[in-house]
Amino acid sequence: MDRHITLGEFIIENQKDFPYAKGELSALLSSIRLAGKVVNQQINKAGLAEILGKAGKENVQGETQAKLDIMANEVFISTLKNRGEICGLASEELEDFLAFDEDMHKDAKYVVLIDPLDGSSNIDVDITVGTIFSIYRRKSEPGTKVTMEDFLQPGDKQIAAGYLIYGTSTILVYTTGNGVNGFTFDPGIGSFFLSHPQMKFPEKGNIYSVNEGNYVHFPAGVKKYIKWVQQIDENDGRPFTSRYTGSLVADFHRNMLLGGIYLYPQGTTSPNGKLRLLYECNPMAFLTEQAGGKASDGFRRILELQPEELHERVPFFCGNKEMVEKAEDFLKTSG
Ligand SMILES: O=P(O)(O)OC[C@H]1O[C@](O)(COP(=O)(O)O)[C@@H](O)[C@@H]1O
Ligand SMILES: [Mg+2]
Ligand SMILES: [Mg+2]
Repeated sequence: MDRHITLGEFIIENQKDFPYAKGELSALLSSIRLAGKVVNQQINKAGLAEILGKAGKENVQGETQAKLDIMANEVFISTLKNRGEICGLASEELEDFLAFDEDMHKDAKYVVLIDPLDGSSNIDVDITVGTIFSIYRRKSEPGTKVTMEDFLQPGDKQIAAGYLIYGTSTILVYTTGNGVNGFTFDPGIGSFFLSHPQMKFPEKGNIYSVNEGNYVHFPAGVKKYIKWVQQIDENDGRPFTSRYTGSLVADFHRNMLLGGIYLYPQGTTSPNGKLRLLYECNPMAFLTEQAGGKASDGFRRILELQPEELHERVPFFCGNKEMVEKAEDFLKTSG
C-alpha cells in the first residue's frame, strides 16, 4: 500500500461486508469520526479552555461529572442527532435514553450507546482518556417510537463497536465483526489513516491491569490469581508486569497491542464491580473476541449476558484468552 488509506476510504471499501448496506452504517461511523475530532481538539487544549475540573453536577452513577464528560457527551449527541443516522442514543452521562423521533430520524435503523469520556479521573492530570461506542440495529419497527428494548440487547447483537483513544496520538479503533482496525489521526491533514490493520492479541501476554488498591475487597479467586501472576516461573515468564492507568480504553489498547489482561472484579464495596455492561464491557468484549481474546464476568461470556438496566454493572475480565481462562479457573475453584 503506497500510502495509508483514510478511514473514510476504508469505511466505503468495507461496506461490501454488509450485503444489505445502504450506507447508513458507513455514514454513522463517519459521524462518530467527526465527533471524535471535535472532542480531540477540545481535550488537547483543555487546560487553556478552562474545561478542566468538575462541573459540580452528579450523573446517574452518583459520580461528580467532569466538565469534559459533559462537553464530550454534548458533542456526540449533537453530531449524531443532526446527521440523522440514528433513532436513539444512551449515554453514561444521561439517566434515560434519548429518542430521536423527528421526521429525519423516523426511518433510522440504528441506536448508539456511548461512554463519552472514559477514564474521567485522569482528565485533569493529562493522562490518556477515551470514548467508547456501541451500535445496535433497532428491534422496534422503523417509524415507531424507540423503546428501552432497542438498547437492552445482548452484546452479540452489536453491529459495530469501538473506541477513540486520546493519547500520545489519537486513534480510532473499531470492529463491524470483520476484525479490528485502528486509524491514527493526523492533525496536520485532519484525517484518520489506517495504522493498525487487523489488530490481534499476541499469542502470549505478560501484563496485568487491575486496581490493586481494591485487593482487600476482591473475591478469594481473584486474590489467588493476583498472587499467582506475581510468583516467579521462568517457563511462562512470571512474574507478569503490572500496568494500570485508571482508563479502561488506555489499558485495553496497550494490552491488545502487547498482550495482557484487564480485570475489574466484583468486590465487597461493589458487588457487580464498577464497569457498565452496555457502553463499556459489551463494546470492549466485541473488540476482544474479534482480536482473538476472551471477555467474561469471571464465569459467563460478556456478549451473551442479557442486559436488564441501562447502567447495570458487571465484573469484567478481558484480554489474552489464556490469561482470562487462568483467572476464571481460580474464581471457579476458590470463589
Ligand atoms: O479508579 P478505579 O476504581 O480503578 O476505576 C478506574 C476505571 O473506571 C473507569 O474510569 C470508568 O470509566 P469512566 O471514567 O467512564 O467512568 C475506567 O476507565 C477505569 O478503568
Ligand atoms: Mg468509562
Ligand atoms: Mg465515562
